[in-house]
Amino acid sequence: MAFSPVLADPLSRSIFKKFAVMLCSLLTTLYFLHSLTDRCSTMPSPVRASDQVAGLFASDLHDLRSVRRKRLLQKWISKPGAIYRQADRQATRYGGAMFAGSESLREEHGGDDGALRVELSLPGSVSNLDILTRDVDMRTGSPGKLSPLGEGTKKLPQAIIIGVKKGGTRALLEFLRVHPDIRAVGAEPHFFDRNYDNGLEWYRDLMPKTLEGQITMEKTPSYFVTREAPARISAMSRDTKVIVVVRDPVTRAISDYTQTLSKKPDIPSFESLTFKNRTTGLIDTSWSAIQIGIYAKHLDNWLQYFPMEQILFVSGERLISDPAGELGRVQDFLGLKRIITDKHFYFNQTKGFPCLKKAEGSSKPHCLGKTKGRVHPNIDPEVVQRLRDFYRPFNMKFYQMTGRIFGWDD
Ligand SMILES: Nc1ncnc2c1ncn2[C@@H]1O[C@H](COP(=O)(O)OS(=O)(=O)O)[C@@H](OP(=O)(O)O)[C@H]1O
Repeated sequence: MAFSPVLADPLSRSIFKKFAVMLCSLLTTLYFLHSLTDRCSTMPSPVRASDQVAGLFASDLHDLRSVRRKRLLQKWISKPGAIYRQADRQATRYGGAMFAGSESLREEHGGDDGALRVELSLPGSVSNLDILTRDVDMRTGSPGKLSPLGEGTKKLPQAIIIGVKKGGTRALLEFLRVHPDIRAVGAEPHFFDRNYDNGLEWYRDLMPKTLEGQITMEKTPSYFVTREAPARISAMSRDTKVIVVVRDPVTRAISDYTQTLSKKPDIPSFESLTFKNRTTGLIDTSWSAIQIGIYAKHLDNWLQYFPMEQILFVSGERLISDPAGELGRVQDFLGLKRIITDKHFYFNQTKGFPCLKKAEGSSKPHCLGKTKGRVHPNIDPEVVQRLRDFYRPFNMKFYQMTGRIFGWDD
């Protein structure tokens, strides 16, 4: 071999040995480093975990229309802790109190049919989560705004939709949620009427997180007729802005009755419930469906605690015929930029109501659910006329107090 004479030299042999040792240790180090990198890549890191969750939502949740998946989701939501864990503790949820509170919404006085909003915040996968929340239909409302993880703080509401039951309160809240500076609880907290003993911290905890400049809102239509509500809201903050959606008290009463009838089909007819004594024609003002429509009386109670400038009256009729117009007034009242305009609405012929072209946080059109816009039973026209006569003086008083003619007696 050509090299043998060189290696035969003892000096060359020692150099060769040293070279061989160095090469060996270099190779060992390289092998060690390689194994370490490999091992690290198989270890779970926080970033990978959340990516996985985002991936899960992305791949699994785009098909949420399937009933099976909705059920699965319902299970997750009824066990908020589960989703909380799955999302590597990066999913936020409304407290258990919210869920407990929603039960009470099924009561007949509850107004809404238990709309419940679930909000999740995960970094990076807003659109997937939107699908998650938007398509959930289990007595839910539509989803809340998504904000980056942990951002903002829960605040007591600065504005509350206090009524009236069946006035169009859900439509107003859903439309307002399109505004980036409004964040709202979907379910009705019923804090100032039924849950006051739970305390303000309980109430605050129901609220979504808001960033600087965003307004926190809720709606509970029974507040308007709750004697204690104005004093209690004023005690929380004298600056609270209150909004009342009012609707012709006669159609409001029929709508209220229609809702009760849908849950208890055996109740007496509207006509018989209207009168204390049908022959004398004496109206039963103790029936809540009638009582709620005496707006002037209820407003009187609110005026003991709130100046007129802090109360906004929205016409339930105009909210249907000109939603953008009414929303413009509400945005002004809340001191917000008029972002919600007629571009946001379209009239859905099938539903017979205005709907959102794009629901908040979504690219899909959105109409209110089946419990909104029910078909009313036919009521004896004589009874309707009797009710019109009954409400007229109260309506006149109400127009006078609010400075707005709502046109119910034309
Ligand atoms: N855009 C749109 N879509 C559907 N429904 C609409 C809309 N705007 C107003 N309304 C009217 O809202 C009525 C229900 O009022 P509320 O949401 O205040 O009811 S509740 O008190 O919360 O149960 C509901 O009453 P009914 O028609 O008697 O079902 C509707 O007339």
